[in-house]
Amino acid sequence: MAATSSSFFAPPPAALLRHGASPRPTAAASPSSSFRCHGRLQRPSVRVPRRRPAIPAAARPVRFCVNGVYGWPAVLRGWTKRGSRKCLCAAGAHDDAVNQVGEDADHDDDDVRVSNEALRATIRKSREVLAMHRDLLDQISEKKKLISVIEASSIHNGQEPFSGSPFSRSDAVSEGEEIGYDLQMYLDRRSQKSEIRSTHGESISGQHEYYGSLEDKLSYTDVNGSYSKDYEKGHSVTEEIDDNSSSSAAVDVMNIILVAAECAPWSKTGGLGDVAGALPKALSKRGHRVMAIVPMYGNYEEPRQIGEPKRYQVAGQDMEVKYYHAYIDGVDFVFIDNPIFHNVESEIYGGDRTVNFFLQDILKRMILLCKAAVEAPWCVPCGGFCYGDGNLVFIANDWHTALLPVYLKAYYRDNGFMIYARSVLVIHNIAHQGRGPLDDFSYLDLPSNYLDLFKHHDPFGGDHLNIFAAGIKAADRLLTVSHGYAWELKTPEGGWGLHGIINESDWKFQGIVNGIDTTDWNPRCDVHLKSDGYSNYSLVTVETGKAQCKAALQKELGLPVRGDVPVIAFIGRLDNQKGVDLIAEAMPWIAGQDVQVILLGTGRQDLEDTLRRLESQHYDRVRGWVGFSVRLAHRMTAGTDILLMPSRFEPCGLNQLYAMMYGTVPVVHAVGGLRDTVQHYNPYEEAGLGWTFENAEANRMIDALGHCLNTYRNYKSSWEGLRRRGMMQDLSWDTAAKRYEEVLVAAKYQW
Ligand SMILES: Nc1ncnc2c1ncn2[C@@H]1O[C@H](COP(=O)(O)OP(=O)(O)O[C@H]2O[C@H](CO)[C@@H](O)[C@H](O)[C@H]2O)[C@@H](O)[C@H]1O
Repeated sequence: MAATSSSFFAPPPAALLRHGASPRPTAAASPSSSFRCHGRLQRPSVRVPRRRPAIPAAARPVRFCVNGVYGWPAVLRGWTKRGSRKCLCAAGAHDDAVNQVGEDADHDDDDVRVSNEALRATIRKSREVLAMHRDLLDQISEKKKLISVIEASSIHNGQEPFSGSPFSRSDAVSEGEEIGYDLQMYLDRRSQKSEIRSTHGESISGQHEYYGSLEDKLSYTDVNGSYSKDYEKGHSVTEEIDDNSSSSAAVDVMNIILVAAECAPWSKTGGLGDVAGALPKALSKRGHRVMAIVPMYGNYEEPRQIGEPKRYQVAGQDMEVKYYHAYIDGVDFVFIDNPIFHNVESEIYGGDRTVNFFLQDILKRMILLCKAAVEAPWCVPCGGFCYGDGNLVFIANDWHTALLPVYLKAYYRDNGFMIYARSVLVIHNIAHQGRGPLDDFSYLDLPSNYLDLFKHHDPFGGDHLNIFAAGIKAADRLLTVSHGYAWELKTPEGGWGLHGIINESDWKFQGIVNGIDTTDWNPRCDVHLKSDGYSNYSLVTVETGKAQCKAALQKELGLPVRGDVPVIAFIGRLDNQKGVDLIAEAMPWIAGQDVQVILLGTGRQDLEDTLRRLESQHYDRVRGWVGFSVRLAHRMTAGTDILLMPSRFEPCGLNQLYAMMYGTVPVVHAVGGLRDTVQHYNPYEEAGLGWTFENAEANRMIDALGHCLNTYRNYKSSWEGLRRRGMMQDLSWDTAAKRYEEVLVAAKYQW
């Protein structure tokens, strides 16, 4: 496949400013997301909660709701202020009263007294009616849950909801047993009111171990007086929402299931693992019930088996899946266990590509993952009962899980099931698409009319089967991990053959810049900086803290321990994307500077050899560490001064975000998410976060790095400013999670 690169953007003006300052591209030239919400029809049975204009708390009368329609008690018309006890007359009576002012004050007083009593009686009555409504809705909600459980149980006992369904079969559990199991858990759950946990996981009261469900979260919120909702019906019973609340979760709490092929800290080959580990926690913090599903590649300590084993057909083979579960930081982490996943942790996306690439290895794994995931809401009773399909949105990631939106549609929605469940597909890297021969379609267990969804033709592969293409078409919403990359994906250079389909999907497509896990990646508490001479540090202690980490890193890697020498880092997969070959090309120049260089990566054999060669050629100043070491990645991020990212394309990039969080200054190719997140340094205004270069070429990189080194050596206060600005940014997932939530809500109300 051809590399995408430099050609996205026009070259910078010839004259670089002092320290390499170059103006940012104009807004017109900048890539932009062009998300449009095309006035899709709203789900008929669900009422979109609307925020009413702010009314001072003291002036808010109680409103009631019947069948989703709000109303004010008639007697309250003319009511202006709850505490003032005046203006209680009906409109006509009020006019009369005005005419008689001064004539009969005593009479007025009597009227007010009578009206006050009438009002109090009405309020009492309204409260009783309200309580009855809430009781009734509780009962309805409970009945619906029971029905869901019974339906799920019958599905999983082989009573397939439609003929020809490739659903799983429950493993040797009788219908009665399974219903009894789930029901019992659910009823136990209902009676154990003492085990409510807040959305942040802390125990509110009681001694039981498992966490609260969506319903409990709501009850908890209700106890605190903010609002009460009937989620099953999708409309409010009472509503006293804080008008200043920034959380749309307050009005649109969802069941969210994120599915990915890797998830840190259990499995990670790159940035997807980081995202799958962190985004669910951020969504949970916003009040949603969140599950993250990932294969079980090894024997993990925390998860325990949950629910019953299920069997799925994969390419004609009957495979048993056991579900494992761990509740951590407010998230249900669910692991799919089958021997097919064991011992491939180091090559999650690998397989025998020579015989039949797809069938032999990775395709089988991903079919199984997606089949097991799409049924998880029915057969994984987290905390006592299953997620079900109420307010359910799946988030699939990259081609590996792009089958999920297709299975959701083909197995369920086409047959009238899970019709309100939605799927969002996130593109982390379009360069990998799940391409194979058209014949492999037979292994996907899909109706023949679905073949067209997978058929794709492009100059790279001719006619072929393309799993990413099918997922993009089937998903309700499409996301990618930065605005820049969203723009690039629509170009022939950046879309890697799928730009046509992405352009067609433009109405549902949007970019959201990744956040970072600020617990894991935080110099103040980073666990990898607590030993071997390293040190935690903050914005206040960055000077001394970083100096200490730099010395510890130089010592650990056997480099001369020198505080004055700038240390340059590269961390990444060794492939064409990351541009490590450009560093190799520039090495004669780099090695001629008084610098140290540390390269960490694993991947293509020839590039691993390059790292070893660079180290042996420049042993006094270069280290090439071949392998995957999370600890070293953290220590390098803390102990180096400059991070080099000459990526040819970079959908978002996390290392530059980590670097800025640790006061390490990034020098990056201005592409995709790097362009979005690293603002070029402007010495005249002392603004910006690092250096960018416009073409993925060694010379351009040398120019930018030269300006960066010059600033490091000769403009100390500018350097400190760069560091400080980087560290002061809010790079957490909080903002991104809010954006995700908006997309999920849009998907939910899209019909
Ligand atoms: N040898 C090694 N040892 C230890 N750690 C290593 C390592 N090599 C890489 N890493 C770590 O892996 C992660 C890589 O993050 P990137 O954003 O560069 O991811 P990647 O290109 O894999 O992901 C894709 O998905 C992510 C997430 O959306 C996008 O940011 C990105 O642009 C896109 O290409 C970082 O946490 C990094 O520290």
